[in-house]
Amino acid sequence: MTQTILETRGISKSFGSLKASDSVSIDLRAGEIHAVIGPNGAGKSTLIHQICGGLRPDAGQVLLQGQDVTALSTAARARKGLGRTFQISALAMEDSVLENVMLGALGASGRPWRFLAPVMGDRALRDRAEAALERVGLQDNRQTRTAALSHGQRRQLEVAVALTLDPRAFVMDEPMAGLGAEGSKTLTGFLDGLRDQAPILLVEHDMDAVFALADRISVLVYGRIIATGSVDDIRTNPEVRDAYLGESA
Ligand SMILES: Nc1ncnc2c1ncn2[C@@H]1O[C@H](COP(=O)(O)OP(=O)(O)OP(=O)(O)O)[C@@H](O)[C@H]1O
Repeated sequence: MTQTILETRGISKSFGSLKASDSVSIDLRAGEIHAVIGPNGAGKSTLIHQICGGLRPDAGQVLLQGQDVTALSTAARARKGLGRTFQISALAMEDSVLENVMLGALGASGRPWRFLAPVMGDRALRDRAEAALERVGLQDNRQTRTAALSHGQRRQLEVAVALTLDPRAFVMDEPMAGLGAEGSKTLTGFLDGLRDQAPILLVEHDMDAVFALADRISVLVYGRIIATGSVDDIRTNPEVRDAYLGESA
């Protein structure tokens, strides 16, 4: 049986009278990309925040490799192997590519730090950072100022930062946002190969990317999952077509 790496069990979250998550159960299995799609305001970000620790569910649990992490902070979940990339980049734009990954590796080590300079001389951290950069194909850009990277390369750099924590699962919030057609295609190819490293829970509006990448898709509407299935299941599901995809799928 395929191993479940990340799971929510009946998580619910209300804002006043609005049920942004309504008993959401979703699982991410080893080796897969599981996409979450849905119209604006369906509750995708709310779901991601509860999985990553930014929001506490009113009810239900989040499990990482079978362990209940619902009460843990974002940082504690990250140390347990939840690799997150953000809709809005958290990179230090004036620092070099390598410096960004080194800081990530330092965070992973759990050691306190005050100044970047001594950190850059730490051989073990540097090796870890270099390996992550190589894994995402940015080794030739290590000295580049992060602001000079393309949007797509920044996404790859975020993944490199996440890799320093040796993630068991990735959670990605709209990685294609802001990329042109060419950039989306390149990043799609990159994410395709990344699922072997760790499975990916992917929130994404770009349907070309979703249909190209997803092993399974869950459709969220008004805080509820109305369907989970393969690309073909979802494309041909009449309820999904009515609620979200329209006739273009
Ligand atoms: N902190 C909050 N306080 C009050 N309402 C909120 C809060 N966060 C989200 N909501 C509401 O919850 C619902 C779900 O929002 P959410 O951002 O999770 O949807 P989404 O599917 O991520 O949307 P989008 O695709 O536009 O990013 C929306 O109606 C939103 O207005």
